[in-house]
Amino acid sequence: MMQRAPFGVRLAEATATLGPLCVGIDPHPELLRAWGLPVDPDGLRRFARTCVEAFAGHVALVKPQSAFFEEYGSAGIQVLEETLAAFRVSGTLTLLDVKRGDIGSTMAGYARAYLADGSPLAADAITVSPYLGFGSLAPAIALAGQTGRGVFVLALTSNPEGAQVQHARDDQGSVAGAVVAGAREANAAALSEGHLGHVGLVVGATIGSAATDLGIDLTTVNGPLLAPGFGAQGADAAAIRRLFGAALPAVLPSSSREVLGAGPDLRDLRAAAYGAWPGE
Ligand SMILES: O=c1ccn([C@@H]2O[C@H](COP(=O)(O)O)[C@@H](O)[C@H]2O)c(=O)[nH]1
Repeated sequence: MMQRAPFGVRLAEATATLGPLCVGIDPHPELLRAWGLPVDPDGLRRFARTCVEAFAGHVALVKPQSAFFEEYGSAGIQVLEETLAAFRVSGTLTLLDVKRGDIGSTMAGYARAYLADGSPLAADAITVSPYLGFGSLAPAIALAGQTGRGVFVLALTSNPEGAQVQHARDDQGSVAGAVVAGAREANAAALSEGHLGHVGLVVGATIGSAATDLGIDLTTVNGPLLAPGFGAQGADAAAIRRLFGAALPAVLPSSSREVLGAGPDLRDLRAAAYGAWPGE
């Protein structure tokens, strides 16, 4: 197994140099058309290569959205593999947004697919879904820890429908609160070693006061907080500052369509990424 520094350490180094913005690579068919590309595997490949050229070495983290590659079948998966490999070579961190979650024994297979050294689809981190129980994610959390990779667990998602499940409560607290507690526990060892843990959370930039209303303290997670919903879904930098408060240093604002809409010119794409997050 390749010796790699823990994901939290690698992420902190990358964001200290290049800033916290995560650029989402979402090759929507409409974006391919807007870039003058055909909506087929060739157009997908040209779109993805442009993203690699534009962002590799210029942002800390990119988040390819698996759905927009999967829709082309094996040809799209091949482009996804090439894209992950190109970012890997460049040293830019990849967070594959694939939202996997299953019973533990199957989760182990997903973990090997995305988090094992040498896997064609290996990313630096993936998104995972805790709705088969936080404990079902154990194989992914364990393999990510062993290989210097990370997972981002869906806690409070940016879509309005998420509240139906995530805000549900009983006398023990809310569903989202239990997810946050699971991440905090998984990151405890990293906290004692003095670095950020490898179990991040997805907390949508659009959720307003939901975390506070549910009594959730995001400052104690000791893991990265991915904030999608920034940009095209309506949340701005002020909304992110209000929502996260003292937890802001751990936040990765994530924007896809708003940045990609500036393409296909490389300088325009980079300018959109540089300008997206105004800083502290
Ligand atoms: O709560 C979530 C979790 C994931 N996403 C993903 O992020 C991007 C958002 O794209 P934009 O174009 O910036 O709206 C997309 O891939 C989603 O699947 C999210 O939006 N919310």
